[in-house]
Amino acid sequence: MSATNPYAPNPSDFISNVPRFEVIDSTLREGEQFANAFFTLENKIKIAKALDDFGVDYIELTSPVASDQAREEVEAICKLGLKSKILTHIRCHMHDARVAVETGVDGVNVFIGTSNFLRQHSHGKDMSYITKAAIEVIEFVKSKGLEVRFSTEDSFRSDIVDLLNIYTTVDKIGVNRIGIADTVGGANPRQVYELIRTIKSSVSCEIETHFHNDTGCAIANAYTALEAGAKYIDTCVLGIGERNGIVPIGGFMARMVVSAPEYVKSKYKLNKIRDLENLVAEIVQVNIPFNNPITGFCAFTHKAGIHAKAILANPSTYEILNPTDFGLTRYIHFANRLTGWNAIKARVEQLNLNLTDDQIKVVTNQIKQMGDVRPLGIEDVDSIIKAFHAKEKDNTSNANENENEQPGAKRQRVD
Ligand SMILES: CC(=O)SCCNC(=O)CCNC(=O)[C@H](O)C(C)(C)COP(=O)(O)OP(=O)(O)OC[C@H]1O[C@@H](n2cnc3c(N)ncnc32)[C@H](O)[C@@H]1OP(=O)(O)O
Ligand SMILES: O=C(O)CCC(=O)C(=O)O
Ligand SMILES: [Zn+2]
Repeated sequence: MSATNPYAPNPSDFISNVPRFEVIDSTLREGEQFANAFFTLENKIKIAKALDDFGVDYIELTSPVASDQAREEVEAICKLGLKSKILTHIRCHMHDARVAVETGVDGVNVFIGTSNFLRQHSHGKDMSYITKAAIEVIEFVKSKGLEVRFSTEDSFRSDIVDLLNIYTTVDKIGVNRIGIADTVGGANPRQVYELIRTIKSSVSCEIETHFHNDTGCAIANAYTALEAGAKYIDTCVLGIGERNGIVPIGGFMARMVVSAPEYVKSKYKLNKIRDLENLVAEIVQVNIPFNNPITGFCAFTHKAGIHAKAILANPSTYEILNPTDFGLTRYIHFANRLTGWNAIKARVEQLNLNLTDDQIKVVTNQIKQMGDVRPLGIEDVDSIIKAFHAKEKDNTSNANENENEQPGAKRQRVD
């Protein structure tokens, strides 16, 4: 944590887990709930290996009770011997727990809805039933020597007293983590901070969080959750999941590397993000969004002349992320009417041509005039520059010849 980094957590903020968070990637669970997802075992294995190589701490898999194939897939991924710990996600239900513990997973993520909506319209159980079922399932999973997490689905629409009662109960019986889920994606960072601070002060176990992105707050909520003392963040590659999904791992890494650069760069292979996203994008048949953090096609493209000048002098002037950290390169988009002479000068140098600054200013104006008329390509700019250069060269050699000619002799100039 650098004292000069304005985005680093405040060193006196002891509760913050920003410089020590862990990732529970759920591409192979929540991500399978994405509308386009159909994962074959072969593709699940490819994704699991890529996540492991990237360095995620945990990989969460679809419930083995979802189907026979789902169970076989959990068993097969457990046998890969990955460094990431393998979890499966089950209902708060003894049948699901019995199946889960036989699959070879390192841990089980148990969930049950606690909001009125879910209690009425999903499972129909009251808090005393939920408490009893939670204790039974947690004690059973623990008795098998596995990690267990207990989560309340739809936490932000649940009663705070119910939440504190159930979390303190499961904490006392030794749950490894509790989960707080913004199932409908309605929470905002301030609500997240307040709820997590309150719960954190009542339990001794770690806190995992799960943020949906319906209102565009998923990454911000995840970051705020860490500030409030949560430690584990659920992510998916490209943020895929039910509806418009959850925290995207790429965008989340962009957020975290700005605040905790040493930790993030030493723990996660950031240069693998593009391959990881491309792999999942191809499997679920989507394009990488143009404005995706890090990997969007223009994420490191600088266009306006004022920006281009400063970027050429020092990229940090207009970049908070360094593309080389992700194995990527920056690009200066000089073929447009917003360009300036500094950007064009850089292009002239790339083309190995010799023009004075005054000449570059003239040719820049020609490029801008053409940019007023139509969109430009690099070839357009290059041919304007080359024609200008040739003309200037011609003018110079004519001038030289004229100097050598006898006074009074006349020549016809051909442009
Ligand atoms: C917010 C989330 O993303 S939660 C994770 C969602 N994941 C999944 O749904 C995994 C895939 N799901 C499935 O394959 C199936 O839904 C199954 C196998 C889990 C259950 O299938 P079915 O028995 O046919 O039930 P169905 O899906 O229609 O309804 C869900 C059942 O689970 C019960 N249930 C829902 N949540 C929970 C919970 N957290 N704990 C215990 N029971 C629950 C409901 O009461 C309902 O049971 P009922 O209709 O028999 O009363
Ligand atoms: O298990 C959890 O914590 C989250 C479950 C889920 O996908 C959700 O609530 O959106
Ligand atoms: Zn979810």
